[in-house]
Amino acid sequence: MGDEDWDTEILKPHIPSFVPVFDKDTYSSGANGDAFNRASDSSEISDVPTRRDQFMRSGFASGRSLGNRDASDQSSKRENLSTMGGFGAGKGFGNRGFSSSKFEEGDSSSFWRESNDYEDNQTRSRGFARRGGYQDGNDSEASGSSRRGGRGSFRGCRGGFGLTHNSESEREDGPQRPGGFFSSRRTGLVEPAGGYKGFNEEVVAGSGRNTWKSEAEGESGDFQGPKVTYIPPPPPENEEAIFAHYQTGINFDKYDTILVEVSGHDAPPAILTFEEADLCQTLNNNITKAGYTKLTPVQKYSIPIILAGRDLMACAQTGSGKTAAFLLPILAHMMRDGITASRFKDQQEPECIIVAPTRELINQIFLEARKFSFGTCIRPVVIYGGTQLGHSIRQIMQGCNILCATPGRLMDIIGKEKIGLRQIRYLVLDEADRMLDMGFGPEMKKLISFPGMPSKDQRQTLMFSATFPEEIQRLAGEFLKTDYLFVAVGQVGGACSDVQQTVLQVGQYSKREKLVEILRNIGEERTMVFVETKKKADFIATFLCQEKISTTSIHGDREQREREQALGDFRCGKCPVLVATSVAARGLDIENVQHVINFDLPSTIDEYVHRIGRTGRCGNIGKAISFFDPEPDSHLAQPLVKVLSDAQQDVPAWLEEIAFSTYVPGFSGGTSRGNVFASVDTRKSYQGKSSMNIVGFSSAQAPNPVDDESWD
Ligand SMILES: Nc1ncnc2c1ncn2[C@@H]1O[C@H](COP(=O)(O)OP(=O)(O)OP(=O)(O)O)[C@@H](O)[C@H]1O
Repeated sequence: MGDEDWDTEILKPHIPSFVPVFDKDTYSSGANGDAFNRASDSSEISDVPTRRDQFMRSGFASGRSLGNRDASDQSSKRENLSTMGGFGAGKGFGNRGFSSSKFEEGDSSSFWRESNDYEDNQTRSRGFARRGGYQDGNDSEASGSSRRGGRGSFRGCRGGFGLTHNSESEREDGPQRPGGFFSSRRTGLVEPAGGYKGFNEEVVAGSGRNTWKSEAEGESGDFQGPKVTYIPPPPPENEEAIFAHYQTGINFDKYDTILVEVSGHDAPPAILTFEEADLCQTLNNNITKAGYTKLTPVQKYSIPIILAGRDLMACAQTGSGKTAAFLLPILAHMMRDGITASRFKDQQEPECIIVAPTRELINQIFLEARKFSFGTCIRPVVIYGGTQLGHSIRQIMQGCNILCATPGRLMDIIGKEKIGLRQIRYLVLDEADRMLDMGFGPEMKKLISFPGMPSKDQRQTLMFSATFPEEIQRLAGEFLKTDYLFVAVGQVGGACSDVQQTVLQVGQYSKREKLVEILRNIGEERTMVFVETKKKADFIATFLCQEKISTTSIHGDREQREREQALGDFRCGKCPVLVATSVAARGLDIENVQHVINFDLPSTIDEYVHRIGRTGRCGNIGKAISFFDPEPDSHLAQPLVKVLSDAQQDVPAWLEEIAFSTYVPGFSGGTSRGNVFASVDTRKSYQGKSSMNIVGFSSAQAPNPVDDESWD
């Protein structure tokens, strides 16, 4: 972001949040670097929202020094990396470290405050309701509707699914909203100076922002929030950029040995090659240009199922090609049906809607759709929150066959009658468990019951994810035809076996020291660091910059433009470290992410699986290190042991001990994960295994489903 942009930002009174901007100049050597290199003082850190300009000048250390590291230093660090599994439990690092720095003092208090504040509690409260403070406010509803606690009472007005997902603090596609409302929700807690946007972002939902009017209101000015003016840059037009891809890894062929289970009635046989799919020539050309020569297991099974017109719920490990698994057959159908080029119209009627929970993910799906539809007259369009509504509308009006959208923006556009639903033939929910949970479920229900939307018998509904908790599978039934097929590649909800997982016991106050130690060993390799709150993401990013580690951050409080810039800087390697909240946990496919560090563990094991899945993609090898703090994380010990052992990873003895001591009746160490996550198509549990068609086999085989029994 340039200086002028900053001026604009600073002048905008409606942006109360502290948003660190790790701008080009910040990291380049030269005069700017000096300006940004001044030591920060703790007051600046805690008072950032009102002193943003000062803050910008304070702690964002120049990447210059990183660049200055000598090569031998770097290579020795890389060597050390191989011993990373041997990092101790952090005990040797004692207390808070870095105590000589004023920044540290600010940090400590900030951490303390944060661990007790609203956002932290609500994110942690998802399902386990461990931390005190805010939890009371949720108890009533939490007990009523779901194991996922948190935030309930406030959401009562939303009906339907009741409670809201923990990381609604990271919910997407809402308008950018002003701060200041609802601070009374922070029961008895002192709000940090100036507040910050994300806190209010969620609470506004209770005032109706989750209706499909919300963004429209934001745009029209009826809503008290700022007008969103950001127009994302157009996607690249040249063929080379459209088909740019990274190489599959050495373990790509190992996918063939993964067991696949298909359940449901009359599943079509899997295919073994792209040729067997019998796609049209243009699609085949695009597949070749994309560098795909071999199908992944989820593609082998899903493509024929979708081509056969069946509804599908597919669960396959992260990074194993789920996107193409639904895009290719949908495009093939559209080509077969002779979709005509869409014309400029005030209201478009797309044939396909794809929804995903985050803006960056839906944009990525759009780029994939654009790649595979290259040279056809099928026009994919992407719309998502945080961008100018008028821009979304203009994109749609130019023609739209496949609409890729985040839920809030989608409902806004439908509410404005820019999209008609009558022609919808395909509805795809990517990260479907997230799309159906308490955060997005209500919007999805509104979508399927919106006037004009074809009933489930009239459309094909496809759901994909790496995790599918049982209760979400049950909710999904409302969206799917009763004879939908369920494809499970490997263990449903299991971690990608190409990720080497290490869990270290690290207490809260040792985490930063440990993080720096690890990052210094990693050197320049691309690393995502996950933290639990937006505020902490900023804080850790700032801290790392001060430690001369080129870092950027992504979370729901950052302007969309900043988020995209951050992702861009991370993708191209300019900032090899990306500090993120769970907003970046799902779906993002970034080349060469070699490490994921869970600075804070998420509140659920599913989220853990998605987070570590940002590395080890498409047969490449990745590493994940997680800091386990027994105080807040003990509820994760049991499922973590299960995930580690299922993925043939070393399970530390201390973790087993904690798991044992926090034993939860009902959790089985066997194939069933109890309430942790489903290992099977839940219809089996309810209908009885004997009434399902279940086909278990290795994906290397091309099976004929054994139609021995029916499940209905
Ligand atoms: N058959 C294939 N051959 C080569 N590369 C592939 C193939 N299928 C997918 N890929 C590539 O693998 C990467 C991961 O695919 P994708 O993002 O669809 O994974 P995913 O299963 O949706 O992951 P997540 O669960 O994290 O969302 C992408 O870069 C994609 O282009």
